[in-house]
This record gives sequence, structure tokens and C-alpha cells, in this order.
Amino acid sequence: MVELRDIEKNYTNFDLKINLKINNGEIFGLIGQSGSGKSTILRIVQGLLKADKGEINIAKNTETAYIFQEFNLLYNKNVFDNVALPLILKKKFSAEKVEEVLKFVGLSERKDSFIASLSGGERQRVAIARALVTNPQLLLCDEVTASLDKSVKDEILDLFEEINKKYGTTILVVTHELEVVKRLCSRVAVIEKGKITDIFNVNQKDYEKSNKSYADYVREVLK
Ligand SMILES: Nc1ncnc2c1ncn2[C@@H]1O[C@H](COP(=O)(O)OP(=O)(O)OP(=O)(O)O)[C@@H](O)[C@H]1O
Repeated sequence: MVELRDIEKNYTNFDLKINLKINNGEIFGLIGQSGSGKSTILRIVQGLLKADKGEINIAKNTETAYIFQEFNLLYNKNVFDNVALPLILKKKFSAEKVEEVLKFVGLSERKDSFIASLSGGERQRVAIARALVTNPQLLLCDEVTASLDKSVKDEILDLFEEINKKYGTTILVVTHELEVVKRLCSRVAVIEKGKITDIFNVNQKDYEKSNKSYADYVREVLK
């Protein structure tokens, strides 16, 4: 689905050099500390940044969508209009499609609400719905759960899993959070100082999905 071959990007104090292959239908994690080069890789895959060397191959006509940490929502528009935007830009507006993805992310009831009145988790759901509305085969996610608390994070991660299962969407997840990779990804690449130092299958078996209430979680950590 996505192949980065001998990709290089050189900044004054930073050199990226990687090879990476992401298979059709997998949820692939890219994990690394701040400054390791994750966003640079994602931007190269998005086509927002040109590599100095190497080749990037993405299957022809792959519909791609992005979800960012900051959500990039339009605050002067309501939920419905935010989600409809990519379809309007592509001149493919369909109210039914917007309704369908809003239902999928559990926001049908909030479709007339303005973004400012939503919680962080709800905003993230709007961003996910907006990404899904064009039926992407490839979803690129940059630190999408970093600002969310544990229970909302679990909900959003469930949603990504559902997207992958229901639509077969290939998902590339960039994160510095180990638990996100553990919970969601089948494979992960570890990136350090611009190089991939390891790639392996994630052992998801012993991840315990939390059914605890928020109060239980707080007690468990703090007491
Ligand atoms: N336009 C640029 N000019 C010069 N250096 C840059 C530029 N963009 C990124 N860098 C450098 O490249 C390195 C990797 O940055 P990148 O944003 O890819 O890291 P990251 O792993 O995504 O970090 P974070 O988790 O903090 O977002 C950093 O050292 C950064 O300073």
C-alpha cells in the first residue's frame, strides 16, 4: 500500500534515512521520542514535504485522509458542515454520507452543535468523521489521542479499530505513546534520530482493555 524506498531528508542538524513498507489493511505504528523524525516521515507520505532522495510508492488512486492532534476543525461551523467539507471541496456532497459517518462515530445527535461547544473527545470524533467521509483507503494519524484522557482515549482507539475492521482501511499511526501502539497496531517501527532501529509484530494479547470507571482509574493511579 505504502512503500518508502531509501528516503532521505537532511536538515542542518537532522538526517532522516529510512526504508518502510506498510501492507494493505494493517494498522501500522510509528513510535519515537520527540524530535526523532515521525512527523517528517508522515509529511513525506502525505506529499506535503519532498524528500531529498528516494522513492515513495503509494498504490494508484489511493484515497488518503489525515487526522491531526489539533483536529484542524472550523470553529465557526457546526459539526455537520465540518464533516461535509471534504465532499463539498470534491464536489461530491451527499447529506446521506455525512449522516452515515456521523452515526458511525456516534455524533448524530450533535450534528447542529458548533465545535466550540464540544468536548475534546467529541472534537476528535468530528475530525475522524471528516476523515472518513471520503471513504479513504489510507488514514494517516498524527498523535491523535495525545491530548485526550484515558477513557476518551480508549473510546477513540476502539473507533479506529472499528474503522479498520469495517472498511479495511490501512492506518498509519504516529505516536510517542506505547499504550496506543499496544492497543491498536499489528506492527510497529521504532524510530530514533531519523533511523528505523526496529520493526516488529506487536504482542496485543496481554493488553487489558479497561472497563474501569474514571474514578477507579484515578484511584488506581493516585492512591
Ligand atoms: N523545516 C525544518 N528545518 C530544520 N529542521 C527541521 C525542520 N523540520 C523538522 N526539523 C528537525 O527534524 C527533526 C525531526 O522533527 P520531527 O518533527 O519529524 O520529529 P517528531 O518525531 O515528529 O517530533 P515530535 O514528537 O516532537 O513532533 C527535529 O530535530 C526537528 O528540529
